[in-house]
Amino acid sequence: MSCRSGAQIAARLLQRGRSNLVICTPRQERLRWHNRSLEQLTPHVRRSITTQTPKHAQQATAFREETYEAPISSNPAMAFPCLDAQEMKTEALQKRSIESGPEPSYTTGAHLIFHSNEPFLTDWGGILRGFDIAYETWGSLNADKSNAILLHTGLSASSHAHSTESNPKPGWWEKFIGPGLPVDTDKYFVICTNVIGGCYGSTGPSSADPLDGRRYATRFPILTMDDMVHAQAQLLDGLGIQKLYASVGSSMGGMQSLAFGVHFPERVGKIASISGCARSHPYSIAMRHTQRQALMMDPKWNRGFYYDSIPPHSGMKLARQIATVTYRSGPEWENRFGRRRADPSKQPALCPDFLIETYLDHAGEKFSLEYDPNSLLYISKAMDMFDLGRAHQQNMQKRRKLNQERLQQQQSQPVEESATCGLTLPDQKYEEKEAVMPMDQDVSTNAVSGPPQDLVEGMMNLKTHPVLVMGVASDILFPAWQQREIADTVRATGNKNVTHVELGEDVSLFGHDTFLLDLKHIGGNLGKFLG
Ligand SMILES: CC(=O)SCCNC(=O)CCNC(=O)[C@H](O)C(C)(C)COP(=O)(O)OP(=O)(O)OC[C@H]1O[C@@H](n2cnc3c(N)ncnc32)[C@H](O)[C@@H]1OP(=O)(O)O
Ligand SMILES: N[C@@H](CCO)C(=O)O
Repeated sequence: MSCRSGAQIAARLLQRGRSNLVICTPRQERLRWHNRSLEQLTPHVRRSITTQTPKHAQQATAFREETYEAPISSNPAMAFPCLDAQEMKTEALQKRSIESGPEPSYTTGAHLIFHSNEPFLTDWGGILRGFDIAYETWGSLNADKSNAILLHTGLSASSHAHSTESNPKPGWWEKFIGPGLPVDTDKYFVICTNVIGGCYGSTGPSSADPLDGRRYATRFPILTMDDMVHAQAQLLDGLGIQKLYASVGSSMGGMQSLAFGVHFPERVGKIASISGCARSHPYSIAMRHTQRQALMMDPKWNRGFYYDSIPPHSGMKLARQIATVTYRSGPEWENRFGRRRADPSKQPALCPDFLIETYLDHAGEKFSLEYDPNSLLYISKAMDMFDLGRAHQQNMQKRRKLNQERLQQQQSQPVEESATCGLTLPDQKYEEKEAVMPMDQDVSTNAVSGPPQDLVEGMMNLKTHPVLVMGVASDILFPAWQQREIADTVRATGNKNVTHVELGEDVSLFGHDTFLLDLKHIGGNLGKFLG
């Protein structure tokens, strides 16, 4: 086996069109054996061979020719354009890392910033030494500041719910907000924030830790939904708004909308939760877990410290594909794509082939560099931990109090040594338990009928607010039964002013994302409720 220069091998390959090759990559341990025609090599390798610029020659190091003939295979090796595309994207990002800095910038900067210098204690014992909340507003605040609506976002949204003068790009609820529209800016002053932990201008894992100026990455503390609404309450203080006309949110925003009412009942008039829940259930936790795992298993994630390198775009793409499966519905796809393939004239492929596969691939690809992977992990985890039950709330109140005391004693030191995650899997094999218990053990359930007593007690603060609960029958992530659970629970507190709307499959097959797409029904019912 003799080693030759890249140029010599390239010449031979081009002459013969086929060769048995061993390619020595810069890392010798990644020695790979190929028996392919030049056309079958991945674009990356092909380019390395055929484009002998000094840079490529350096990257490829050397190509060595095998001395023996390889066995002839029964069938040709398959092509994997989907993997080639990932490799090429990594390569392009690597170039960008060197030439124009690493991470993509997630924010346009066209938002307002509320800054707090006060230390912010997170529920699970972390600390932020000050924080920013990015927000945007539409409409005008009236003289007595009584017409404000706080709009809470889903997981991945920015504060850009509607276009503004400084950012004319359409927002994620462009058609829902405006003069005479369901969220009527002739009447209301609408505020939308990027949640704390996000990457669109609010303090999150991609922000710099003021202590050392380096990005927090996974030194960012675990967050909860309550942390997010507590930060929002500080923004309202900053704007001089004592009481909201309404708190409105969809998906994760629905969780926040309810949490805001539970924690600050005196600071809100009406509460609307669309496709939200009162606590996360195991199926939705499972779906988010798999997304987080897919992302964390991408070696580029590097335990969260990828900001000086390239983001884990393949893990993000995979995570978003799984997420998209939970955001829409099978019946929608049946109508839209059926069993059609992108190109039925071709052999079936292991890369995306059916239209539903190319659709998911596209959704994943589009998102893979749009959002900070660490923000996704933290916010998705906060959704998992969401629970408005009384036992959970009491536990968190105790924690908050302890953290506060620790902070006062130690003055701005990190409040809890165990705030870094040390959770390990137990050694013993899991034994199936008979009774199913929520996360907090001292929960009394009312198994006979009606909503769980623990939830009713936890949501008692909502007993006098007008509440709108809206859900969608085709939603598999925040299913219709969870919407009924919220409505039944709030009614069980004694509240006589609960409106529950369920959009059946005859109305929407868009699943969970209906709240982004169905202006007529989602918007219509919301507009009626807001008045
Ligand atoms: C409060 C919040 O949570 S806000 C967060 C909102 N933002 C997001 O969720 C961002 C991601 N966006 C989305 O998920 C969606 O675009 C939505 C929900 C906003 C809108 O959904 P829809 O209008 O139904 O778009 P849809 O899901 O059909 O996607 C259309 C795209 O898929 C492409 N597409 C459709 N079918 C296929 C297919 N078979 N193969 C490949 N691509 C396909 C279209 O060409 C289009 O591409 P483009 O977006 O690059 O123009
Ligand atoms: N498509 C929405 C759904 C979750 O709210 C998002 O990405 O945020």
